[in-house]
Amino acid sequence: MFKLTKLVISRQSSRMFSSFETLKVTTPKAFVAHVELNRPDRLNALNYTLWDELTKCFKELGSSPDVRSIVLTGAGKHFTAGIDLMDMLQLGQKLSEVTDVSRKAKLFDELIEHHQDSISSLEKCPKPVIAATHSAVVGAGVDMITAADIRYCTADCWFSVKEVDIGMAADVGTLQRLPKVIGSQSLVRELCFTGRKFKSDEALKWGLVNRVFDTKEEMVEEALKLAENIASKSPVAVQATKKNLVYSLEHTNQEGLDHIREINKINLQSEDFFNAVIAGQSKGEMPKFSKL
Ligand SMILES: CCC/C=C/C=C/C(=O)SCCNC(=O)CCNC(=O)[C@H](O)C(C)(C)COP(=O)(O)OP(=O)(O)OC[C@H]1O[C@@H](n2cnc3c(N)ncnc32)[C@H](O)[C@@H]1OP(=O)(O)O
Repeated sequence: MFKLTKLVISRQSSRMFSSFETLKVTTPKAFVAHVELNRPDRLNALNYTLWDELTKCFKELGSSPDVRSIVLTGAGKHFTAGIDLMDMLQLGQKLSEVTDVSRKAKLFDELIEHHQDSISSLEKCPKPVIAATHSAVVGAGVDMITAADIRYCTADCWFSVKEVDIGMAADVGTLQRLPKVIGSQSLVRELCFTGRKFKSDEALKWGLVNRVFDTKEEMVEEALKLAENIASKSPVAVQATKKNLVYSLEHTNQEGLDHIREINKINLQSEDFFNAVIAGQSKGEMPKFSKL
């Protein structure tokens, strides 16, 4: 009873999140945040502000005790048309004012790192991120969803690793993460060398997404249900699970085992472990876990 009262009070008094120009952040369910790419008139193309706000947003949600899982969608006709090509043209103009190659390279280095950090903020966020995409997922959109934990899409969704068609190698995560998501180097290389469009049925077959829905409404509803389910679990357990899964992608099995041992020698002393074991044993209700 005490815990329930505490939960209600803290939900009522929970602070609002920052407001963003290119993202809409809401909390449709307890401990669940919904982040919407919100430049529908530009097909959610990633301009400098959106790259920047994505980092800030996932950092903020990552540290908020009021958020335990996040659903990411796009407003309007498409999930995203990739990098904002108008932004790129403006950048070209700015660069033409700098003549020296090393100074130009420094500007590019900073820009690429800024954009890489933006995409990586989804992976670095300790809370699970569910990307739910519809219609076009182009270029940077593929980079973005491969940094998410779980991917759903609509039947009308299509994807393209489009960078090659604008004369560049993808540089914000697809080349690193897509092979780990879909497993086949041959397939990844085909997609990245050609930029060919592939549809939801192929994405499902290859494991890029694990569920396909007839409508966006149905997909968002199911993504929110999944997020709510995750949010009902111990945040200590869920966040440690994500941390170790991400770590284990780039380490040997032994290193991964060492890593989770270090985490769990602390977390197994947490009240969450004790409360969940007691509830499981007594076949009672799942405990309400306190904020983390
Ligand atoms: C350091 C760099 C790191 C990151 C690199 C990332 C690279 C990439 O993302 S590569 C991919 C870049 N994107 C594209 O090449 C996609 C271009 N767009 C399209 O192919 C189509 O627009 C699309 C298939 C996505 C949608 O087609 P649809 O028929 O539904 O819409 P359109 O009539 O084509 O477009 C409507 C208006 O939106 C503008 N627009 C489309 N894409 C972009 C974009 N990426 N950036 C800026 N603006 C975009 C388009 O020009 C139309 O504008 P308007 O004519 O003013 O209505």
